[in-house]
Amino acid sequence: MTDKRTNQLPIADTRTVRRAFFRLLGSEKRRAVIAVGLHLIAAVAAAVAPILLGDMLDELSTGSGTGQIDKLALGIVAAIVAVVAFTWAGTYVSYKLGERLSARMRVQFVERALRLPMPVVEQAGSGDLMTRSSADVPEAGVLFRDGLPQVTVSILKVLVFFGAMLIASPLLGLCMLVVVPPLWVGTRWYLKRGRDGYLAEREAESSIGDTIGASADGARTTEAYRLRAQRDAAGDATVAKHWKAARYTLFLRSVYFPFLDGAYALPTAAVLLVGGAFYFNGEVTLGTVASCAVLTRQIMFPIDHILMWVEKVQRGFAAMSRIEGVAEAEDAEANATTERPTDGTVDLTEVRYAYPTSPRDVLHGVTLSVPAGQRLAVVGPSGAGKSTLARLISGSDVPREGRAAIGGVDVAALPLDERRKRVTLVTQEHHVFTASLRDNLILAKAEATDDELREALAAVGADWAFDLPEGLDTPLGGKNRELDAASAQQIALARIILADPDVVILDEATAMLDPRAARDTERALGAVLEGRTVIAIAHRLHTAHDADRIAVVEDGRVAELGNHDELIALDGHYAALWRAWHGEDTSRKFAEDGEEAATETDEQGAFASSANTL
Ligand SMILES: Nc1ncnc2c1ncn2[C@@H]1O[C@H](COP(=O)(O)OP(=O)(O)OP(=O)(O)O)[C@@H](O)[C@H]1O
Repeated sequence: MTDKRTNQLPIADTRTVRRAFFRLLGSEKRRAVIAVGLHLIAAVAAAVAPILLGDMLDELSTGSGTGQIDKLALGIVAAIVAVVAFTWAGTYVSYKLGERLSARMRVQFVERALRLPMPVVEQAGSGDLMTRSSADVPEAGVLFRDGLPQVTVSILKVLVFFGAMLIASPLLGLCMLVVVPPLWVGTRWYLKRGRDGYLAEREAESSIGDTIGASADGARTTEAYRLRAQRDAAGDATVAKHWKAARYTLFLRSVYFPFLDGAYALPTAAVLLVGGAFYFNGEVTLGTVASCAVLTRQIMFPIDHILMWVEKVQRGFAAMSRIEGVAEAEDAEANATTERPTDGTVDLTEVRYAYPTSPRDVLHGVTLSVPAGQRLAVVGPSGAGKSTLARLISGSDVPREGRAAIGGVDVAALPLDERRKRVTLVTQEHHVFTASLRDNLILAKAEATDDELREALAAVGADWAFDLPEGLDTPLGGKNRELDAASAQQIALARIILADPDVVILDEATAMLDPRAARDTERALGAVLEGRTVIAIAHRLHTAHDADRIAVVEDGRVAELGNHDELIALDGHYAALWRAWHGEDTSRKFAEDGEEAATETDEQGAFASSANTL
């Protein structure tokens, strides 16, 4: 589920964010209480020093002996030592607390992001998720690591210092309140505008990420179709949007912070004025006025700290809204079914589907049943809806109408882990991660032993893996050892063996390989697919020939369904395609000789050229 207005991932509301914040804080209750306790002691000690200083002034003005002055001086030194010691201990505990909370939030975010349904990420654009993980997570991390300890300490100090002023002289203590109205008005003004301002800035950053990503991915197309000016314009538009949003938040800061500086001078001025008058009337001592004046200066540091943090805390909470929004997008998991598929039977019933970006249905009531263990080849012209069918059967997308089920259960309603166990979709894009061969394989089965990994590699004919210098520890991907397409494909197939799903969907899984490599891989596939239900979207017609049944999909409908011989006898689209590709005589020979006949032919080209006849 994406945000309808922005088409991005949802943004959690303030209440949800507050709840999430306190839930996270609650997970470290003991440390939080210890940190607050230590900082409280440090704040009390910090308030004691100016009070003792005032007492010392009074003692001096009354001409007391040095004994009393020495005691007060010793008290001040002890208070300062206590401030240093408890502040150090409190800071240590609270930073540790902040780090732990920040780490917990990161782990939670990664877990949620990995569970996001693919269509949700596709619709939102990967830039949105990237910005949330690369910008929002660190921003919220700052909130926990620095903001939370510093703001808590500052609040404690303000309360303790203000309490000390009230105890020293209630009237002078009340002078502190002159700072409240300007701070209240200024901060309200800032906060009211800040949340939306910072959210808009983040959204604009996401758009920049999306646009740059799209331009980089489509660089060749841009070159080929001379779309550079158009891509430049798209980039300029998103940068302009970000510039406008950043300027707005800069404007907010440039009004708010100078305003604060002016407000801070008010309490000290008030204490000196009122305190002076009271002193001359004999209502307060000089020491009390001095203590309160020092405290008004002292209290301004934590207040300033709090207000300085208002912006960062606000940014942190805005970032948390986006982080928690990922949990809302993932909500489908919460409603996952508890039913479990009985076997690998695939049933599509009256399935209709339209992509969210277009109102037009691309599947128009497809009904298809594949018994467990059977192999169905799906053929059809480009754009007929074959890949869309694959997405629905894998549960990556949900039909607009009708039902896509595995073993009698709606596949998209299964919890993600269960779905991954039951069905695997293999496309022509095989990603080799920058990690060891072992890490690349255990993605499919975290608890697999080295022997299991080797067996899986052997089963798919990945003999090269046994010659690697560091064996399963050999680093692959990135700047490490680069694998050719066929080897990458073998890793993908070995993952299927490890994941051991009931249903395997091959979406033109061998389309990017040259014909010989494709044949080798398809031979290896035999071991991989043994005993599973297989839906193979095929460009190469020998794949269709070998299947138990063939579905010809045309314009979002199943136009023909049967085995190779039945469809040839039907003399419809498939037969026409087969003749166009092979010729009558070869066809008969192929049927007799089995798979060997097609070895060297570029069947994909033949299919493409004949596709329109389907
Ligand atoms: N992400 C998408 N958003 C909008 N429309 C899409 C999307 N993906 C596919 N379509 C449209 O849906 C229709 C079916 O596409 P699909 O990819 O399922 O066909 P296909 O038979 O697999 O084609 P090909 O053999 O070229 O891969 C096409 O009209 C295509 O333009």
